[in-house]
Amino acid sequence: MGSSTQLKLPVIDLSSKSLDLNSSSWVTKCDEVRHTLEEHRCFIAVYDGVSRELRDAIFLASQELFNLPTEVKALNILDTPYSGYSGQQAMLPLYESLGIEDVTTAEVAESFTKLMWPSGNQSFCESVLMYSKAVAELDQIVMKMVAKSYGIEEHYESIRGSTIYLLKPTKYLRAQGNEKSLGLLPHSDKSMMTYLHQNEVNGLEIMTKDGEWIEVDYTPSSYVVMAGDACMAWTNGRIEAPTHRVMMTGDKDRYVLGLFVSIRDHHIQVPQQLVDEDHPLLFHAFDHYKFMHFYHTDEGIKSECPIKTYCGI
Ligand SMILES: O=C(O)CCC(=O)C(=O)O
Ligand SMILES: [Fe+2]
Repeated sequence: MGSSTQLKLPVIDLSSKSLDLNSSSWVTKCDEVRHTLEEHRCFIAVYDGVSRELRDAIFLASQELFNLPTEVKALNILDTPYSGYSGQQAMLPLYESLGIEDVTTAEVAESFTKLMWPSGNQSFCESVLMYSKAVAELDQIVMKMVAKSYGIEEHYESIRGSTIYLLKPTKYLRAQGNEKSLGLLPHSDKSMMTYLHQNEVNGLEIMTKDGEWIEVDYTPSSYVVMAGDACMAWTNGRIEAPTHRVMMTGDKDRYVLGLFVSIRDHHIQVPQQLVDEDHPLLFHAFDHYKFMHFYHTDEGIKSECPIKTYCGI
């Protein structure tokens, strides 16, 4: 199972000029998003909701954040597993991340900023809030398109109000030497959806259904859209979450902004439209946060497919 540079992820243009809800091509585009997710479990979205200035500002903010002393970054403690501060682990020496949960809420962005910079950092706070809101809009576009294609718009509307966005700025130190070095272990995300954006440094690898690793290369105006385990349960197994990892090469540090989507205070249930004779119900309704906590237990960590173990039928 070697890496393959031949394979590429599909690219879908979701920039404003290509999205006209009233045009006849809208339905075709919705189907394209859904079928691409079913087939590839992820894709690269071209999206113009984040300006060049905002992009520069958020990566600058990210660098400032990681330049803070470790003891300051470690103050970021979250109840959600794998979300607070992670760094300097013997197994993953290149990896460091901090999670900001419910980041599209101004008070949250402000209190996180205050925790990191007690004397204030207005530009950090504004960049984080603006960036997260802009990518949350991309999520709502993608989810609406998936829901439209499945004919489950009302069902999506019922969970949309319970959507929580977690922004996870992540840094990978450059690899030492010419060998590929592990940045992040293979895993699937526990989210509903994940949206990744990177500085110019590649490193993400996604496994295809055939077990090949794709080295993902994407431009500054694009985002990796990837399904998480919760999406697999919500869609009754139609859209699966891909295994992915990070391998570092080259002489530059890598900065990534991951926006992870989860559903709070609302049980995720398979829409009845996605259950029929050919597609028997595969998952019980479940609480997304309880599932994320389950993943953190011995049983969850050992499970080959935690979402099936947790709420599979
Ligand atoms: O660094 C990346 O591109 C992916 C990060 C990732 O998979 C994660 O944080 O779950
Ligand atoms: Fe991931």
